[in-house]
Amino acid sequence: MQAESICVVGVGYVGLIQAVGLASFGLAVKCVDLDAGKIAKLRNGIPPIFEDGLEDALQSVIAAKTISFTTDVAEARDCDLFYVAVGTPTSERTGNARLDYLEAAVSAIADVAPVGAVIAVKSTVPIGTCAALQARLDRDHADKRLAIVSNPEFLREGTALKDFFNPERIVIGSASESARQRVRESYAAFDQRGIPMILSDTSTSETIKYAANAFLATKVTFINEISDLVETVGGDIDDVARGIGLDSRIGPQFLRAGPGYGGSCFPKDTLALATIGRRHGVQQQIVETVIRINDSRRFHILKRIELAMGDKLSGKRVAVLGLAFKANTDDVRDSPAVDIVHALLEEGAEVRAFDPVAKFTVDHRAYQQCESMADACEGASAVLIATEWAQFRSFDFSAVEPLVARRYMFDMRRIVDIDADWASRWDIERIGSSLKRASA
Ligand SMILES: NC(=O)c1ccc[n+]([C@@H]2O[C@H](COP(=O)([O-])OP(=O)(O)OC[C@H]3O[C@@H](n4cnc5c(N)ncnc54)[C@H](O)[C@@H]3O)[C@@H](O)[C@H]2O)c1
Ligand SMILES: O=c1ccn([C@@H]2O[C@H](COP(=O)(O)OP(=O)(O)O[C@H]3O[C@H](CO)[C@@H](O)[C@H](O)[C@H]3O)[C@@H](O)[C@H]2O)c(=O)[nH]1
Repeated sequence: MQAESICVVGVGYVGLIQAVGLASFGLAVKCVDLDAGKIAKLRNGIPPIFEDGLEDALQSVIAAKTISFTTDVAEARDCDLFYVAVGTPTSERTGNARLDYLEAAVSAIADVAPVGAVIAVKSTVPIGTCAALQARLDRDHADKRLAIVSNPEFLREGTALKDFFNPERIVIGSASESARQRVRESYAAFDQRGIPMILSDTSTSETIKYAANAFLATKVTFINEISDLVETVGGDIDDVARGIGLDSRIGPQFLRAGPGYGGSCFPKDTLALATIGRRHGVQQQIVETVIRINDSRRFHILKRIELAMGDKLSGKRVAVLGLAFKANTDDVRDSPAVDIVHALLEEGAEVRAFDPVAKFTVDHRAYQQCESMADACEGASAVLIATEWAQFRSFDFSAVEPLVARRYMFDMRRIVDIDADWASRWDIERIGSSLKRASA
């Protein structure tokens, strides 16, 4: 057995970054995924996801022969450390995170893993999951003495590689000291740089992950509520955010007002935390309120658009710029932009959308994803900016003035330059500001 051989099971957004990152430290990494299409692409050096710098990083670890790809976990039987990064999506029935992919992956690993192997869970899982997995392994594979470790992931999509190489902390939870040390050893490059390592039990580690996401979601929701207040009482939400964020006890991050948080993590993880709290009879009232406020935010935005467009969206053409849940990713999971597209279609609007990277299809005759901003703006009575892509920030909208039916824009991300020359000819609505009418 090669002691340094590591396997990553599930190479989506988290697993692939973990695998490429560890391989770039010179560790031998085997990647396993059930999706044969994904594995075929990866073998050819093509990342199945859009992530800054990933293609180059992937190709260099392939060239260095420190990474390999397979659909068969049995090919990893010589590995002594398995990272599991399969999905844990929301259960429609309970609101909690689904564990069927994780349980299947851990069973498959346990069947092939050598004696004494360590299985580190990177997936975000309800508190108590790792302890339950350990109990199951102790019962079903007692002779193998396998150890479960909770090693939550904190990367953000769009900056995932950068986050991997510059973690602010690494959390390693386990009942087994030697298992914790095996995981820590794989992060030796970070240990040497003095990155804080939090060594704990599995419940603490699992709770850290949920508490971190819930806290950040709360921060975003807080600034969004203050932004609603500013819209009514006057003022500038960006200056308010700056004014509070300069207080080091508050900090400047996650204070950008917008259409509400989305993505594959915050909505799912806040809901799971609230469900876990209720299940244990310890209601997480702050988180529950945050979820409720965030859910209703999409309606609040739609109402403002309706009001500005004369209360009727039916038959009107709307350009939606941005589909991804945030800039620099192709991920549309729980994207506010996608929810707004659905809501507009339900109201009878015709939607022409554009995103530089993300693809979103909906089988509706009134929806079309366009190849350019100009194409999306053709005949539009409203231009909505739903994702903060840099190219929308710098775009000179005078180029689409001859194309649109009305020069009305709703900037949900507060990125356009309202002092630009073209902006003086548009009615511009922004989150956190009252309507700015065209001066001409
Ligand atoms: N996406 C993020 O930014 C992020 C960040 C931190 C934590 N997380 C958590 O990490 C986990 C993974 O998230 P993701 O976004 O990478 O998911 P993903 O859907 O992009 O990737 C999951 C991968 O696992 C594969 N898979 C499923 N079952 C498998 C099995 N039995 N064997 C092998 N492969 C299998 C799927 O084919 C898929 O490629 C989730 O729990 C999520 O909450 C995600
Ligand atoms: O000031 C802000 C910051 C974020 N958001 C929104 O909040 C959501 C989440 O953004 P972000 O955290 O940047 O994206 P994710 O890639 O989902 O990353 C979060 O979720 C991951 C999965 O758990 C964690 O690993 C990361 O630490 C955590 O930041 C998105 O809809 C953003 O548009 C705002 O509206 N305003």
